[in-house]
Amino acid sequence: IHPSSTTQKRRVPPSPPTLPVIGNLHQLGTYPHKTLQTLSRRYGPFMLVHMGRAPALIVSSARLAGEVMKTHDIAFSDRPLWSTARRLLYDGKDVSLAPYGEYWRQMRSLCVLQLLNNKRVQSFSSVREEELALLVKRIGDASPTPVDMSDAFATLTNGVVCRAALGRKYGEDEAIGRRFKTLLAEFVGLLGAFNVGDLIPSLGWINKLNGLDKKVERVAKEFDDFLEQVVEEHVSKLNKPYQQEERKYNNDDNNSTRNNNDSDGDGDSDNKDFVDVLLEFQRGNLAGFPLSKLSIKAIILDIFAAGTDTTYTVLEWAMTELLKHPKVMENLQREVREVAKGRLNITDEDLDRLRYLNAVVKETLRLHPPLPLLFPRAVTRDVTINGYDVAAGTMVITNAWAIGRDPDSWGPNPDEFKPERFLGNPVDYKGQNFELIPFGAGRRGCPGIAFAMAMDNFVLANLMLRFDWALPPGMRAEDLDMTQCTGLTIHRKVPLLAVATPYSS
Ligand code: HEM
Repeated sequence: IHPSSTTQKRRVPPSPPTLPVIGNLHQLGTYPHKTLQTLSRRYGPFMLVHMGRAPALIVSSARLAGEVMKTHDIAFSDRPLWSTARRLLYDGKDVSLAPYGEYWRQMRSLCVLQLLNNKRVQSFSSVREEELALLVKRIGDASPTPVDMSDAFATLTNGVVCRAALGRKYGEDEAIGRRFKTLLAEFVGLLGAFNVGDLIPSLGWINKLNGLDKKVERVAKEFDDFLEQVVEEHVSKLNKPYQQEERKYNNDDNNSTRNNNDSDGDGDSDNKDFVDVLLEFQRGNLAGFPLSKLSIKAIILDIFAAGTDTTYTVLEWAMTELLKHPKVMENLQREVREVAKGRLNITDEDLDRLRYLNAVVKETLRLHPPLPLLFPRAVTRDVTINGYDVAAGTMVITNAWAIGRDPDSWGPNPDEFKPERFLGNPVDYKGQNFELIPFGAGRRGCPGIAFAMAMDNFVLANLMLRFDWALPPGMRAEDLDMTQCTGLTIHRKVPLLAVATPYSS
C-alpha cells in the first residue's frame, strides 16, 4: 500500500491510500456515490482517488462544485475518453461526450437553441397529454390491482422522447418496437458498465474475454442501423412534401402514435420532430457548420441516452417517496385538486401555480439525483484550485448525491424527505445553486432541464389529481423497499407497485 502523496512538490489533493494497479477501485463498492461520500468525510470534499491508473478528483461540497462548474468552468469542461461510451456515441460526435472545443460548441448550440428551447418543449404538449392519457387508462384499467409504476413511467417517458425525437413511437406491438426497447435497455446498461480497460489499460484484454467489446460493437451497430432507417424515412418524407401535407390534414389513421404538436396553432412547430428540425438545418445550411448525417444520428442518440432513463427515474422516486409519506401526498393532492377546481386535468399553464408540487420535485431531485455522480468531466489544462494543483487530463467526478445530503447545506436531518424545506426557499436545480445540482451546471450543464421537467411535473400533477394512491394490500410505508440499482442512472432495484383508485371530485 502506498501512502497518500500530499507531501509531493505539487500540492496534490488528499487521497486515500492506493493499491498497486487498481488504485482505489476496490473501495468503490456497489454504490460508488455512497462510498465516495464516506471517504470524503475522512479525506475532505476535494479528494483525489485512483480509478486504476486514472486519477479522479472527487468534489463533494457545494462550494467546491461552484469552483469547478462556475469559477473555473472552462478548465473543467472536457469529458474523459471512455471507450465504451465513445464507441456507443459515435466516437464523441454527439454533444455529451464531444471533447470541449468548436465542434462541441456548435452541436450544443444546435441542441439548446433548436431542439430543447422552451417553445419547442411547449410544442410537444399534445404528445405529453396523449401519452399521459394512455398511462391514466392503463392505471384505471388495472384498478384495484397493483400497477407496476416503474414500468408505466418508463413506457411513458420512452413514448414522449420517441415521438419528440423521431416523430413516432416504436410500440411493443411491432417487432421493431420490441427490438428498440431491448436495444435501448442494452445501450443504457452498457453506458454504465464497468470497463476495466479504460481504467487499467494493461487489463484491456479482459473486455475481449468477458464479451464486453463484442456486445458494445453489436449494440452500436444495431442502434446505428435503426437510426439510419429513421433518418432515411424522414429524408424521403421531406422529399415528398405533398405526402406531408396529406398526412397533416388526414392524421386520423395513427393519431395516437404520430405527432401533431403545433400546440399554439401558429404553424411554427409544424409537426416537427427533432430529426425533421436537424434535417432542415442540414439542407438549408443553417447550422453554421456542415452538419453531417452522422452528427444528426449522434444528437438523436444523445437525447435517448441522456433523456429517457433520467426523466423516468424522477417520477419513480417521487412516487416512491409520496407513498412512503402519505401526509406529503395528501398535501400535494389538496394543492393539485384546488388548482384544478373540478376539472379533470392539470394543464401546462397550471404548473407554475403548483408551489408544493415544485417543492416535492426538488426534494426528490435532492435525495435521488438520477445521475448521483453526474457525467464525469475532465480537466483541460493544469489548474490550481482550492489551494491544490490539478493536472490536465484528470477526471472530475462531482458527487451530487453527497452534496444533496450535506448537513452544512441542508441542516441536521438531510436524509429526511421534507418538501417543506423548499417552500419560501429560492434554491433551484437550474445550475445557480450548487447545493442542488442534479443537472450539473455551467457550460456543460444539462440542456434538457425544461424538456424533462415539463414531463415530470405534468405527469405527477395529473396522477395526483386523477387517483388516490396506496401501497399494495398488506404493505406498510415503512416496508417499502428503497434499494437502488447499480449503474449510471440510479433507479429502484425492484419495481414500484401501487394501487390506484380513480378520484372524482
Ligand atoms: C431528470 C432528467 C435529467 C437529468 C437528471 C439530467 C442530468 C444531466 C447531467 C448531470 C448532465 C451532465 C452535466 C454536467 O456535466 O454538468 C447532463 C448532460 C446532458 N443532458 Fe441531461 N439530464 C436529464 C434530462 C435530459 C434530457 C430530457 C435531455 C434531452 C432531451 C438531456 C440531454 C443532455 C445532454 C445532451 C447533455 C450533455 C451536455 C454537454 O455535455 O454539453 N438531459 N444531464
